[in-house]
Amino acid sequence: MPTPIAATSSLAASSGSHASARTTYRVRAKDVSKVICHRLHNGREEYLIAWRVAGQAANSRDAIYSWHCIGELSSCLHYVQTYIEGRTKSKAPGEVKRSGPGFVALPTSSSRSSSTSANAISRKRKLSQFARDANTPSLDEAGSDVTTPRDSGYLSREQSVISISSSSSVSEAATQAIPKASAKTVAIKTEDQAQVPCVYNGLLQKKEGWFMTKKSSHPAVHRIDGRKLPDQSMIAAAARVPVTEAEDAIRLAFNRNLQKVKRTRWENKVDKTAPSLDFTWISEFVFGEGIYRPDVDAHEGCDEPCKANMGQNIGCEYPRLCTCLEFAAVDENRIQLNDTERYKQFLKEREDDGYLVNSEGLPKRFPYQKSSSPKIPSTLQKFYLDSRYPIYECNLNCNCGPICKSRVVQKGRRVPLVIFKTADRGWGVYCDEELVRGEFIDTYVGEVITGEESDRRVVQMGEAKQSYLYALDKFIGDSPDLNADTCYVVDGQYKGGPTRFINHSCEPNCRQYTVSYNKHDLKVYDLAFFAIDNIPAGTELTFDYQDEDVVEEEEFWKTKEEALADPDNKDKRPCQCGARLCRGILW
Ligand SMILES: C[S@@+](CC[C@H](N)C(=O)[O-])C[C@H]1O[C@@H](n2cnc3c(N)ncnc32)[C@H](O)[C@@H]1O
Repeated sequence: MPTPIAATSSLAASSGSHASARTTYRVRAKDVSKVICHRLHNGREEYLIAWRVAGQAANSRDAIYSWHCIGELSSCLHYVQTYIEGRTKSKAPGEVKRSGPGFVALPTSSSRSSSTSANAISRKRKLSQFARDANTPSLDEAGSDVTTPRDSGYLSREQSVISISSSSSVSEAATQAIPKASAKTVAIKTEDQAQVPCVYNGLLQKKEGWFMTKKSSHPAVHRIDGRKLPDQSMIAAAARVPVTEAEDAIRLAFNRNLQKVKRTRWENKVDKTAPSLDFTWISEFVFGEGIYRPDVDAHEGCDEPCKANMGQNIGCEYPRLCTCLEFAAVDENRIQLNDTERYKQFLKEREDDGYLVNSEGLPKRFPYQKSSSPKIPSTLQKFYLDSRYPIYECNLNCNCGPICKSRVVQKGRRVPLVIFKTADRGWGVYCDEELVRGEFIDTYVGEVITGEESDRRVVQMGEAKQSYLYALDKFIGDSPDLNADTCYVVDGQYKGGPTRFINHSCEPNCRQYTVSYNKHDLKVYDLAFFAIDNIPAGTELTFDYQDEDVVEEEEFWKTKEEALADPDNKDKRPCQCGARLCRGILW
């Protein structure tokens, strides 16, 4: 049974100690719909939350609202963060207009069907005045397990430094309601009539450390028309109140979450913000509903002659014989040189079979080579770096041992990454150590979802969603069942790793490659970032979201001019990569 909040506390007890007693209770994230406004109360920041009520919008007339200090919101700080970001955005001058439909998946994407962003979440605020529902029915429902309006809110606290009620009808309306109420609430009137009401349209309850609400039409319950929140006086007052306590708490919370991610730190030399708290750090794919993937035990490994201690005692060694190299890139130079007929036949077969061409007995290229630095286990071969050919690594069922040179990405990230705030493109990533060309950095992880679900998310979230979506479409064309609609998509926006923060550059220093451990699974593979240049420590890591090839400079300028002159590109998002050969358009 929920317990009332200090239902019998006296004013003296409630003005100070009551407030601190309340802070041991928190609001559950799942109960919050959104943060509406903030204010300074007793020298502390407080945030007005709209409670989530099934089937009722946050801005509906009877939604329940209550003010809370940051301690009480520690489980739902991401709502506070969204509110603060919304304020900053609405203040920012010359904001880039983002509009237009479309799904532009990141590298290796195919053209999924376009979808409109008409339903993108609206942050538009209602600016009308408070209005009290004068027809509040007089029901006595302040039972023993719920609080009276006084107890349920912060009515017991001292007058707010910026009193939103002073310029609104709420305080007046609330006190008008009180004479109709019970003796207990009448007594409250004399103590609190100058107070700002803190819970609207309902009552707060507490249970096992959490606050809960209960709808109420009790006449002493403060009423507010949620459709008119926040009103102009609230907005004006909030504009003068800092959000320092919230920002400190958000940064601490982000720090806490990031501690779970090895070799990763973050810094912000630009402002006081932290990356979104509405984010779950994961280290491997999370498979969504309707996604089926063979178990690792079912992966086909390599057979004889591969074994743990062959060749230089490091595993797979024989480019002609190792079956793990079945679909690896053929060493065309060597066949062309030694057997022109076989080479011709191979070219023809490849045209028909793509990456799955039968290359049995032909010399292959190992994806990795020993690096010149003792610190780096191995680097990606130039052929793979330049060609984007899929990389097949050995798996659990291969005969070779763990130090086989065909095991790099599967061992995970080795390099330390820093998430940092850029001046103009949100958060970015750099590496604390120097990277060498061909060095593996990390994979892109996220939720693996169906194409249908991905389209739904783009419609729901708007166009910016696209930059977090990767279509796993590398092998489209290699199987009759695999097409733009059936391939899966990785969504890294709310679940992911540090690479989700890597920004785009038209002259990038990294690139994403396909890495597979199960050569027969064309639908799920790793998206691995490798350095394509030597990258000094502290340099921002970037990749080309369109994964375009480098073109001659003359052609580049011509194409750019045409693209910028094209009216279809008028509303496209401008690229701010700052590269000399910037294409000017992000998507
Ligand atoms: C995958 S996220 C990268 C991380 C992002 N900066 C953040 O703070 O979450 C892609 C988003 O970053 C921004 N971005 C990345 N590269 C950019 C560029 N070259 N110019 C402008 N915005 C860029 C865009 O807002 C884009 O939607």
